[in-house]
Amino acid sequence: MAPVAGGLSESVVRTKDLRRGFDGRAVLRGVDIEIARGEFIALLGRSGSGKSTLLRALAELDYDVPGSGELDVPANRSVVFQDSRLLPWARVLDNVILGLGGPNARERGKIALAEVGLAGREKAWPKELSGGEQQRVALARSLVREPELLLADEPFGALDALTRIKMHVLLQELCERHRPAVLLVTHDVDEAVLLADRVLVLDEGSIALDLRIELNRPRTHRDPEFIELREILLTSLGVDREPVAATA
Ligand SMILES: Nc1ncnc2c1ncn2[C@@H]1O[C@H](COP(=O)(O)OP(=O)(O)OP(=O)(O)O)[C@@H](O)[C@H]1O
Repeated sequence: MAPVAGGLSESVVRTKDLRRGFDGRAVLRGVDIEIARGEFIALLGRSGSGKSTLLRALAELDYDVPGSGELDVPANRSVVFQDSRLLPWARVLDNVILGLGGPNARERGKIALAEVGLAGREKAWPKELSGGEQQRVALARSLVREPELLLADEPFGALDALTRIKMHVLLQELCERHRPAVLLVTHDVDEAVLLADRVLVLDEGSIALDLRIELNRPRTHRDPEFIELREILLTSLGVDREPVAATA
């Protein structure tokens, strides 16, 4: 975390000893994280490790979940989920600008749609769009608000492999332009190494690994350093893979 003039911190997210549980069962058992302004964090962890629980805590969507700890998040944040959560009865542009005030809302919404490659689709209904296009609308709806923090819970999890690759490129472009801090929950180790400045692994209710990814961009899966980082993360996730035995 880089200090700025006056000794203030540049962190936009800070948690200390964050705890959450359901029905007396602890899920988050003391999570300490800091996310710097504009930093891209990927959050990995086994299924059921509490990734979504942590994301929902940062989104302050978990008012009904018992817990404790310190939580400091910006009010100006937005959330993208695995499904686009568009309102089916509202046209695409109206979905993007829903709740957005100001005289230029429609203009800003159109610009956001153009940024995600959907210029000209303003009047379409959500059901007329593919799954990938609907997620583009969800990204436009988030970024038109210029959030300080973008929380994304497996946003590409339901997309086919090719669409997912395109969305990775798009998300990187959008983040370079808008510079939100990002917390991306994903199951996909390659997605994490491809996109993130730092990868966190959640295990047993706390951050078990905090791995900085210092590869130059654009990143490629074929880079030996990429492969090395992937292996470190897979090991941390408990994926033990036997080396492929030589057959000759
Ligand atoms: N509303 C809830 N009520 C009761 N238990 C819950 C609730 N939400 C989550 N849990 C439990 O908390 C644990 C963590 O769930 P969470 O969805 O955060 O994990 P996750 O790491 O995001 O999982 P996945 O990768 O499978 O999506 C799980 O055991 C889950 O069953």
